[in-house]
Amino acid sequence: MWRRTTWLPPLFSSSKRSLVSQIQGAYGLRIWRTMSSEIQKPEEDGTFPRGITPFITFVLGGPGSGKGTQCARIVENFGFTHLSAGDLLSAMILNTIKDGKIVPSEVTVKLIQKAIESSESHKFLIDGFPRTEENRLTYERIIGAEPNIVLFFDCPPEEMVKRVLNRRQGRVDDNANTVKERLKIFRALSLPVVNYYAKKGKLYKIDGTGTEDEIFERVRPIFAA
Ligand SMILES: Nc1ncnc2c1ncn2[C@@H]1O[C@H](COP(=O)(O)OP(=O)(O)OP(=O)(O)O)[C@@H](O)[C@H]1O
Ligand SMILES: O=c1ccn([C@@H]2O[C@H](COP(=O)(O)O)[C@@H](O)[C@H]2O)c(=O)[nH]1
Ligand SMILES: [Mg+2]
Repeated sequence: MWRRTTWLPPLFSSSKRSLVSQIQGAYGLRIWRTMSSEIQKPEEDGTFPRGITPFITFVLGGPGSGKGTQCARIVENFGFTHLSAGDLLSAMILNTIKDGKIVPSEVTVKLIQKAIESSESHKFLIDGFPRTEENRLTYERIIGAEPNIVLFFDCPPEEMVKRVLNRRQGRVDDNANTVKERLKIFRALSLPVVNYYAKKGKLYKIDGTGTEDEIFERVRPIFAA
């Protein structure tokens, strides 16, 4: 089982700049390179067709750890655009989701890429992705960039199971069997991704226990800095 801690400061080894200036730098100084409306591949440095390098936050955590709930707060308070990988996929791959399995990386990355390209926004929360090292590598290969930061909601499994089984939003994967499978996959395949970003100094590990308000007060300083 993974260790639960309270709020940990990020390990921003690569930069001492504030998050606000990183967000501004991510898209403020770019010029439009094309006026074409065609979908094009991002350039090697992660620049998207509109000539903008978006500010990307990956939001990770086990099933029911509160990713979607906290993303809604971040959107409300800091104007991000929320892209839930699970929601983007759910219409397409219902059977895979019903079994708690992971959809092929190229499918997910291309959906995310399309959603970013067709948005006017410059800063995105990508909720529930990457789920595996292979997801992560595929994103890097196709998008040509890493996320700016990564949030990880750390929550004990028994609490996650309780929340999922109480969710009652009609999700096909909110049942005892699928949640067991999702937790297994999360431990085996998703935690290595969390550890990768911790080593890179990009990870903000947030204690995902307590009330929604208490958790958001741990999130707020990350974006308000
Ligand atoms: N701090 C909290 N305390 C109690 N319940 C919570 C808390 N945060 C969220 N919930 C509830 O728990 C359920 C799961 O939360 P949420 O959908 O945000 O999790 P998630 O990480 O996005 O899960 P999934 O990976 O399954 O999409 C929801 O019903 C939500 O209202
Ligand atoms: O990158 C991803 C994200 C999600 N999935 C599938 O969707 C469900 C639900 O995702 P949530 O983020 O928990 O809403 C997940 O269990 C996977 O089956 C995926 O394959 N790849
Ligand atoms: Mg969710």
